[in-house]
Amino acid sequence: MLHGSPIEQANRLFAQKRPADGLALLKRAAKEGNVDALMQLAVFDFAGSHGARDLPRGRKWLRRAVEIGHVDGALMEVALVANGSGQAHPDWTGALALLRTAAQGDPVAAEQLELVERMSVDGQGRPDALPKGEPLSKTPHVVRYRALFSPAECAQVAAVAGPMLEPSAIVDPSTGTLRPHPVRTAMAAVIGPAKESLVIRAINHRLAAVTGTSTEQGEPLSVMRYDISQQYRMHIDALPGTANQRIKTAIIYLNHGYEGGETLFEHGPKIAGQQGDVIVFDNVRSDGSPDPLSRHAGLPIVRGVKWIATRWIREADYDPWTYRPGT
Ligand SMILES: O=C(O)CCC(=O)C(=O)O
Ligand SMILES: [Fe+2]
Repeated sequence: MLHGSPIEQANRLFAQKRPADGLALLKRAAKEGNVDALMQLAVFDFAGSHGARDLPRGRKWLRRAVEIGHVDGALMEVALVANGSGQAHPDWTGALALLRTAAQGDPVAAEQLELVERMSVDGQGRPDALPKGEPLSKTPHVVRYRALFSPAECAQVAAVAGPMLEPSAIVDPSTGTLRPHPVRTAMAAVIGPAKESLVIRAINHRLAAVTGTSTEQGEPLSVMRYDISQQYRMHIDALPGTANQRIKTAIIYLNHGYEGGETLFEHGPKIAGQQGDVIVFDNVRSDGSPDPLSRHAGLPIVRGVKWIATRWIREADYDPWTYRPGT
């Protein structure tokens, strides 16, 4: 006897190690227009669960879910059209048209649209103009851009990440499992490609512009929330033994008003960011090797809460769908 929703029935089959039966059940439900089954199949294809990752096929499931009226699916589709996941190229204009449609019935979409319409961007969502950076230090090379983001943009980043925050963790290379991050005691969330709303996309473009890199070089935007006494101990952002090194870091200060929590460079400045400020620094020397001079920390919070968003930028294009923390 089968009971429960198609999702529940399929989950039981997956738990019984019968993935083919689970997928077949979801596909039958999807054919009958079950929107949850359509979304589940889309997410499996995007994540590569129960089979190889298949972005174009995921997009087809998602399209049907959106046609039937799935509100969160519509926002996901906007993100994927904008960043080009499962299609030939990123398509800002097409994504904007979808967002306008979604905004008619969904206040979340309407808020995103309003924020994007206030931005000064070109037909690809890239900034029309850039402010001048203020050098804070030469070695290590640290530059500040004051108020690069508006309070509303900062609030949007925190709002997207908020529900996804989890205690910081890294993948233990010896076991492949997640364990607590040894140097970072904060809550963290990654805004992956399926959550890269037009607001986030435009923010990522702006960070690419100020760092002189292409948007494709960035890891997904990573948001951190530090509560009292939480910190990020002295570290370098460059990774040991990676082929595609983190050459630069951009940090957005999403709020201010807390005590402590400055960003301290061991051999450089101590920065108390104001909301919307960005700092950009290099993590490698001119020969591409990790630069010990780039060592820095997020000092412990003494009072209040600190929110930042970090974009670690690679030497070459980085596939956001393959992101795993700490790798
Ligand atoms: O919290 C800070 O100020 C520093 C954050 C940091 O080091 C990083 O995100 O890589
Ligand atoms: Fe760092």
